[in-house]
Amino acid sequence: MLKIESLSKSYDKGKSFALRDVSFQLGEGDVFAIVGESGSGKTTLIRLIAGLETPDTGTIEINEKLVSSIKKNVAAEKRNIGFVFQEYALFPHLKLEENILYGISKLKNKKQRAKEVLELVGLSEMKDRYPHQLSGGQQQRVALARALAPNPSLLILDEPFSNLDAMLRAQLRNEIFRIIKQSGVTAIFVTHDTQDALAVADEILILQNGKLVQKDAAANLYTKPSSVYVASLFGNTIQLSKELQSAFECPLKTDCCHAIRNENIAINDECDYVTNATVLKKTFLGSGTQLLIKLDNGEHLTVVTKHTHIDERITIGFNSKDVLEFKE
Ligand SMILES: Nc1ncnc2c1ncn2[C@@H]1O[C@H](COP(=O)(O)OP(=O)(O)OP(=O)(O)O)[C@@H](O)[C@H]1O
Repeated sequence: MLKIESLSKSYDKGKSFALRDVSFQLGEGDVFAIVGESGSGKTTLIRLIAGLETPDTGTIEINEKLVSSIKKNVAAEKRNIGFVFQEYALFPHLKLEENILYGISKLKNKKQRAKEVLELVGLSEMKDRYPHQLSGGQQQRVALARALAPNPSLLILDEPFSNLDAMLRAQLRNEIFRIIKQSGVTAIFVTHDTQDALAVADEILILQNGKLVQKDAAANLYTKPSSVYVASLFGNTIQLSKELQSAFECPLKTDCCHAIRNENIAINDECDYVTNATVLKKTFLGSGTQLLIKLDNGEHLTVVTKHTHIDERITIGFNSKDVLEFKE
Protein backbone atom coordinates (compact mmCIF):
# COMPACT_ATOMS: atom_id res chain seq x y z
CA MET A 1 0.00 0.00 0.00
CA LEU A 2 2.78 2.39 1.02
CA LYS A 3 6.29 1.57 -0.15
CA ILE A 4 9.26 3.66 0.86
CA GLU A 5 12.77 3.02 -0.42
CA SER A 6 16.07 4.58 0.68
CA LEU A 7 14.42 7.82 1.72
CA SER A 8 16.79 10.53 2.97
CA LYS A 9 16.29 14.17 3.82
CA SER A 10 18.67 16.82 5.10
CA TYR A 11 17.77 20.42 5.75
CA ASP A 12 21.33 21.72 5.52
CA LYS A 13 22.67 20.38 2.21
CA GLY A 14 23.76 17.01 3.56
CA LYS A 15 25.63 18.19 6.66
CA SER A 16 23.17 16.45 8.98
CA PHE A 17 20.29 14.18 8.09
CA ALA A 18 16.77 14.45 9.50
CA LEU A 19 16.03 11.12 7.81
CA ARG A 20 18.63 8.62 6.62
CA ASP A 21 18.13 5.79 4.16
CA VAL A 22 14.71 4.74 5.45
CA SER A 23 12.96 1.82 3.70
CA PHE A 24 9.76 0.02 4.65
CA GLN A 25 6.40 -1.16 3.34
CA LEU A 26 2.96 -0.92 4.92
CA GLY A 27 0.08 -3.26 4.18
CA GLU A 28 -3.50 -2.28 3.37
CA GLY A 29 -5.92 -1.61 6.23
CA ASP A 30 -3.44 -1.72 9.08
CA VAL A 31 -2.73 0.91 11.70
CA PHE A 32 0.92 1.87 12.09
CA ALA A 33 2.53 4.06 14.71
CA ILE A 34 5.75 6.02 14.24
CA VAL A 35 7.56 6.38 17.54
CA GLY A 36 10.85 8.00 18.46
CA GLU A 37 12.34 10.59 20.76
CA SER A 38 12.15 14.29 19.92
CA GLY A 39 14.17 15.10 16.79
CA SER A 40 14.28 11.48 15.56
CA GLY A 41 12.65 12.40 12.24
CA LYS A 42 8.95 11.51 12.72
CA THR A 43 7.57 14.80 11.40
CA THR A 44 10.03 14.81 8.50
CA LEU A 45 8.91 11.31 7.49
CA ILE A 46 5.20 12.15 7.45
CA ARG A 47 5.81 15.49 5.70
CA LEU A 48 7.67 13.60 2.97
CA ILE A 49 4.84 11.04 2.66
CA ALA A 50 2.28 13.86 2.55
CA GLY A 51 4.22 15.72 -0.14
CA LEU A 52 4.96 18.77 2.01
CA GLU A 53 8.72 18.18 1.62
CA THR A 54 10.82 16.71 -1.19
CA PRO A 55 13.39 13.99 -0.43
CA ASP A 56 17.13 14.24 -1.17
CA THR A 57 17.11 10.60 -2.30
CA GLY A 58 14.68 7.71 -2.36
CA THR A 59 11.17 6.97 -3.54
CA ILE A 60 7.62 6.88 -2.14
CA GLU A 61 4.85 4.80 -3.72
CA ILE A 62 1.21 4.93 -2.64
CA ASN A 63 -0.97 2.13 -4.01
CA GLU A 64 1.82 1.18 -6.43
CA LYS A 65 1.92 4.71 -7.87
CA LEU A 66 5.18 6.63 -7.62
CA VAL A 67 4.40 9.92 -5.88
CA SER A 68 7.88 11.03 -4.89
CA SER A 69 11.42 10.64 -6.20
CA ILE A 70 14.27 12.99 -7.08
CA LYS A 71 12.63 13.53 -10.47
CA LYS A 72 8.95 13.34 -9.60
CA ASN A 73 6.85 15.04 -6.96
CA VAL A 74 3.07 14.60 -6.99
CA ALA A 75 1.47 17.63 -5.29
CA ALA A 76 0.24 17.11 -1.71
CA GLU A 77 -3.44 17.64 -2.62
CA LYS A 78 -3.22 14.96 -5.33
CA ARG A 79 -1.88 12.22 -3.02
CA ASN A 80 -5.29 11.44 -1.54
CA ILE A 81 -4.07 11.53 2.05
CA GLY A 82 -6.30 12.47 4.99
CA PHE A 83 -4.89 14.33 7.98
CA VAL A 84 -5.83 14.56 11.65
CA PHE A 85 -3.76 16.99 13.71
CA GLN A 86 -3.26 17.51 17.41
CA GLU A 87 -5.17 20.80 17.35
CA TYR A 88 -8.32 19.54 15.51
CA ALA A 89 -8.09 22.42 12.96
CA LEU A 90 -11.87 22.73 12.54
CA PHE A 91 -13.41 25.91 11.13
CA PRO A 92 -14.97 27.65 14.16
CA HIS A 93 -17.65 29.50 12.16
CA LEU A 94 -18.95 26.33 10.43
CA LYS A 95 -21.32 23.75 11.92
CA LEU A 96 -20.08 20.14 12.15
CA GLU A 97 -21.75 19.02 8.96
CA GLU A 98 -20.49 22.10 7.12
CA ASN A 99 -16.97 21.42 8.38
CA ILE A 100 -17.15 17.99 6.76
CA LEU A 101 -18.84 19.17 3.55
CA TYR A 102 -16.12 21.79 3.05
CA GLY A 103 -13.53 19.14 2.14
CA ILE A 104 -15.80 17.19 -0.22
CA SER A 105 -17.56 20.05 -2.02
CA LYS A 106 -16.85 18.48 -5.44
CA LEU A 107 -18.32 15.10 -4.52
CA LYS A 108 -21.70 14.28 -6.16
CA ASN A 109 -23.26 12.61 -3.13
CA LYS A 110 -21.58 14.87 -0.58
CA LYS A 111 -24.60 15.16 1.76
CA GLN A 112 -24.89 11.38 1.92
CA ARG A 113 -21.14 10.97 2.52
CA ALA A 114 -21.18 13.57 5.32
CA LYS A 115 -24.08 11.68 6.91
CA GLU A 116 -22.15 8.38 6.69
CA VAL A 117 -18.98 9.67 8.32
CA LEU A 118 -20.89 11.50 11.05
CA GLU A 119 -22.62 8.20 11.82
CA LEU A 120 -19.29 6.40 11.77
CA VAL A 121 -17.92 8.69 14.50
CA GLY A 122 -21.23 8.66 16.41
CA LEU A 123 -21.98 12.40 16.13
CA SER A 124 -24.99 12.51 13.78
CA GLU A 125 -27.17 14.16 16.37
CA MET A 126 -24.71 17.01 16.80
CA LYS A 127 -24.36 17.90 13.11
CA ASP A 128 -25.77 21.41 13.62
CA ARG A 129 -23.48 22.32 16.48
CA TYR A 130 -20.45 24.54 16.17
CA PRO A 131 -16.99 23.21 17.20
CA HIS A 132 -16.94 25.28 20.41
CA GLN A 133 -20.10 23.46 21.54
CA LEU A 134 -18.20 20.15 21.62
CA SER A 135 -15.69 18.57 24.01
CA GLY A 136 -12.08 18.06 22.92
CA GLY A 137 -12.69 14.36 22.28
CA GLN A 138 -15.78 15.09 20.18
CA GLN A 139 -13.89 17.70 18.17
CA GLN A 140 -11.20 15.14 17.46
CA ARG A 141 -13.85 12.71 16.21
CA VAL A 142 -15.17 15.42 13.85
CA ALA A 143 -11.63 15.99 12.61
CA LEU A 144 -11.42 12.25 11.94
CA ALA A 145 -14.78 12.24 10.11
CA ARG A 146 -13.65 15.17 7.98
CA ALA A 147 -10.37 13.42 7.09
CA LEU A 148 -12.21 10.18 6.18
CA ALA A 149 -14.96 11.85 4.12
CA PRO A 150 -13.04 11.98 0.79
CA ASN A 151 -12.13 8.25 1.15
CA PRO A 152 -8.37 8.79 1.44
CA SER A 153 -5.90 6.06 0.46
CA LEU A 154 -3.96 6.81 3.59
CA LEU A 155 -4.78 8.55 6.86
CA ILE A 156 -2.06 10.33 8.82
CA LEU A 157 -2.70 11.29 12.44
CA ASP A 158 -0.10 13.60 13.94
CA GLU A 159 -0.05 13.41 17.76
CA PRO A 160 -3.87 13.16 17.73
CA PHE A 161 -4.33 12.62 21.45
CA SER A 162 -1.78 14.97 22.97
CA ASN A 163 -4.31 17.74 23.74
CA LEU A 164 -6.45 15.44 25.85
CA ASP A 165 -6.24 14.46 29.51
CA ALA A 166 -5.25 10.91 30.47
CA MET A 167 -8.76 9.50 30.99
CA LEU A 168 -10.19 10.88 27.78
CA ARG A 169 -7.06 9.95 25.92
CA ALA A 170 -7.37 6.23 26.67
CA GLN A 171 -11.07 6.26 25.83
CA LEU A 172 -10.65 8.22 22.61
CA ARG A 173 -7.73 6.22 21.29
CA ASN A 174 -9.77 3.00 21.49
CA GLU A 175 -12.73 4.72 19.88
CA ILE A 176 -10.60 6.18 17.06
CA PHE A 177 -8.91 2.84 16.50
CA ARG A 178 -12.33 1.17 16.18
CA ILE A 179 -13.52 3.80 13.68
CA ILE A 180 -10.35 3.53 11.59
CA LYS A 181 -10.59 -0.27 11.51
CA GLN A 182 -14.26 -0.06 10.57
CA SER A 183 -13.50 2.36 7.73
CA GLY A 184 -10.76 0.03 6.42
CA VAL A 185 -8.31 2.87 5.72
CA THR A 186 -4.57 2.38 6.19
CA ALA A 187 -3.46 4.73 8.97
CA ILE A 188 -0.16 6.03 10.24
CA PHE A 189 -0.06 7.91 13.47
CA VAL A 190 2.81 9.76 14.99
CA THR A 191 3.16 9.80 18.72
CA HIS A 192 5.54 10.49 21.57
CA ASP A 193 3.49 8.22 23.77
CA THR A 194 4.48 4.59 23.47
CA GLN A 195 1.37 3.57 25.47
CA ASP A 196 -0.78 5.01 22.67
CA ALA A 197 1.27 3.11 20.11
CA LEU A 198 1.10 -0.17 22.04
CA ALA A 199 -2.64 0.24 22.54
CA VAL A 200 -3.71 0.87 18.97
CA ALA A 201 -1.05 0.02 16.40
CA ASP A 202 -0.84 -3.25 14.51
CA GLU A 203 2.80 -2.43 13.89
CA ILE A 204 5.19 0.15 15.26
CA LEU A 205 8.08 1.85 13.46
CA ILE A 206 10.86 3.14 15.66
CA LEU A 207 13.02 6.04 14.52
CA GLN A 208 16.34 7.00 16.10
CA ASN A 209 18.46 9.87 14.75
CA GLY A 210 16.63 9.72 11.43
CA LYS A 211 17.08 5.97 11.00
CA LEU A 212 14.44 3.26 11.10
CA VAL A 213 15.82 0.97 13.82
CA GLN A 214 12.93 -1.47 14.25
CA LYS A 215 9.56 -2.20 12.64
CA ASP A 216 7.58 -4.81 14.47
CA ALA A 217 4.33 -5.80 16.14
CA ALA A 218 3.82 -4.18 19.54
CA ALA A 219 4.33 -7.40 21.54
CA ASN A 220 7.61 -8.18 19.74
CA LEU A 221 8.95 -4.70 20.32
CA TYR A 222 8.35 -5.13 24.00
CA THR A 223 9.79 -8.63 24.35
CA LYS A 224 12.50 -8.43 21.69
CA PRO A 225 13.66 -4.82 21.41
CA SER A 226 16.58 -4.44 19.02
CA SER A 227 18.49 -2.01 21.25
CA VAL A 228 18.53 -0.35 24.66
CA TYR A 229 16.99 2.71 22.95
CA VAL A 230 13.98 0.72 21.76
CA ALA A 231 13.63 -1.05 25.13
CA SER A 232 13.72 2.22 27.04
CA LEU A 233 11.00 3.77 24.84
CA PHE A 234 8.66 1.12 26.23
CA GLY A 235 9.29 1.55 29.95
CA ASN A 236 12.04 2.22 32.46
CA THR A 237 15.05 0.07 31.69
CA ILE A 238 18.23 -0.39 33.69
CA GLN A 239 21.37 -1.05 31.70
CA LEU A 240 23.41 -3.84 33.30
CA SER A 241 26.83 -2.23 33.32
CA LYS A 242 29.95 -4.24 34.30
CA GLU A 243 29.66 -2.75 37.81
CA LEU A 244 26.04 -3.87 38.17
CA GLN A 245 26.88 -7.32 36.80
CA SER A 246 29.55 -7.68 39.45
CA ALA A 247 27.21 -6.42 42.20
CA PHE A 248 24.62 -9.05 41.25
CA GLU A 249 27.31 -11.65 40.49
CA CYS A 250 25.87 -12.27 37.05
CA PRO A 251 28.69 -12.18 34.48
CA LEU A 252 27.10 -11.76 31.03
CA LYS A 253 28.53 -12.00 27.50
CA THR A 254 31.18 -9.33 26.99
CA ASP A 255 30.41 -8.66 23.31
CA CYS A 256 26.78 -7.76 24.07
CA CYS A 257 24.98 -5.11 26.00
CA HIS A 258 22.34 -6.07 28.58
CA ALA A 259 19.43 -4.46 30.35
CA ILE A 260 16.58 -5.32 32.66
CA ARG A 261 13.13 -3.76 32.71
CA ASN A 262 12.11 -2.03 35.90
CA GLU A 263 9.01 -4.24 36.22
CA ASN A 264 11.24 -7.32 36.34
CA ILE A 265 13.20 -6.06 39.34
CA ALA A 266 12.15 -7.83 42.52
CA ILE A 267 12.43 -6.35 46.00
CA ASN A 268 12.80 -8.75 48.97
CA ASP A 269 12.00 -11.72 46.78
CA GLU A 270 13.84 -14.85 45.68
CA CYS A 271 15.61 -14.45 42.34
CA ASP A 272 18.48 -15.88 40.27
CA TYR A 273 20.64 -12.83 41.04
CA VAL A 274 20.25 -10.95 44.31
CA THR A 275 22.21 -8.35 46.23
CA ASN A 276 21.72 -6.34 49.42
CA ALA A 277 21.04 -2.63 49.31
CA THR A 278 20.11 0.42 51.35
CA VAL A 279 17.14 2.63 50.46
CA LEU A 280 18.30 6.27 50.41
CA LYS A 281 15.06 7.93 49.33
CA LYS A 282 11.42 6.96 48.81
CA THR A 283 9.06 8.98 46.62
CA PHE A 284 5.36 8.14 46.71
CA LEU A 285 3.98 8.03 43.13
CA GLY A 286 0.41 6.93 43.79
CA SER A 287 0.42 3.56 42.03
CA GLY A 288 3.89 2.77 43.43
CA THR A 289 6.97 4.07 45.18
CA GLN A 290 10.15 5.29 43.54
CA LEU A 291 13.27 4.20 45.39
CA LEU A 292 16.76 5.60 45.21
CA ILE A 293 18.92 2.66 46.23
CA LYS A 294 22.58 2.20 47.08
CA LEU A 295 23.80 -1.33 46.45
CA ASP A 296 26.35 -2.72 48.91
CA ASN A 297 29.08 -2.41 46.27
CA GLY A 298 28.40 1.36 46.09
CA GLU A 299 26.36 1.47 42.84
CA HIS A 300 23.23 3.64 42.80
CA LEU A 301 19.93 2.63 41.18
CA THR A 302 16.47 4.17 40.82
CA VAL A 303 13.59 1.71 40.65
CA VAL A 304 9.82 1.90 40.98
CA THR A 305 8.07 -0.74 43.07
CA LYS A 306 4.45 -1.53 43.86
CA HIS A 307 5.43 -2.19 47.53
CA THR A 308 4.37 0.60 49.83
CA HIS A 309 6.13 -0.45 53.06
CA ILE A 310 9.84 -0.67 52.46
CA ASP A 311 12.47 -0.97 55.19
CA GLU A 312 15.78 0.76 54.91
CA ARG A 313 17.66 -2.48 54.22
CA ILE A 314 16.36 -4.60 51.33
CA THR A 315 17.36 -7.26 48.86
CA ILE A 316 17.01 -6.50 45.19
CA GLY A 317 17.28 -8.92 42.29
CA PHE A 318 16.10 -10.29 38.96
CA ASN A 319 15.86 -13.54 37.02
CA SER A 320 18.10 -14.53 34.11
CA LYS A 321 15.10 -15.12 31.79
CA ASP A 322 14.25 -11.41 32.01
CA VAL A 323 17.66 -10.12 30.95
CA LEU A 324 17.47 -8.37 27.57
CA GLU A 325 20.50 -8.87 25.35
CA PHE A 326 21.58 -6.58 22.50
CA LYS A 327 24.42 -6.77 20.01
CA GLU A 328 25.70 -3.19 20.22
N1 LIG B 1 12.84 22.95 8.53
C1 LIG B 1 13.92 22.46 9.14
N2 LIG B 1 15.13 23.06 9.00
C2 LIG B 1 16.23 22.56 9.58
N3 LIG B 1 16.25 21.45 10.35
C3 LIG B 1 15.09 20.81 10.54
C4 LIG B 1 13.85 21.29 9.94
N4 LIG B 1 12.87 20.44 10.32
C5 LIG B 1 13.43 19.49 11.09
N5 LIG B 1 14.76 19.70 11.22
C6 LIG B 1 15.70 18.87 11.98
O1 LIG B 1 15.56 17.53 11.55
C7 LIG B 1 15.61 16.63 12.65
C8 LIG B 1 14.33 15.80 12.71
O2 LIG B 1 13.24 16.67 13.02
P1 LIG B 1 11.73 16.19 13.10
O3 LIG B 1 10.90 17.41 13.31
O4 LIG B 1 11.43 15.36 11.90
O5 LIG B 1 11.76 15.26 14.39
P2 LIG B 1 10.53 14.72 15.28
O6 LIG B 1 10.87 13.31 15.59
O7 LIG B 1 9.26 14.97 14.57
O8 LIG B 1 10.64 15.62 16.58
P3 LIG B 1 9.46 16.09 17.58
O9 LIG B 1 8.96 14.83 18.23
O10 LIG B 1 10.18 16.99 18.53
O11 LIG B 1 8.40 16.78 16.76
C9 LIG B 1 15.85 17.47 13.88
O12 LIG B 1 17.22 17.45 14.18
C10 LIG B 1 15.40 18.86 13.46
O13 LIG B 1 16.13 19.85 14.15
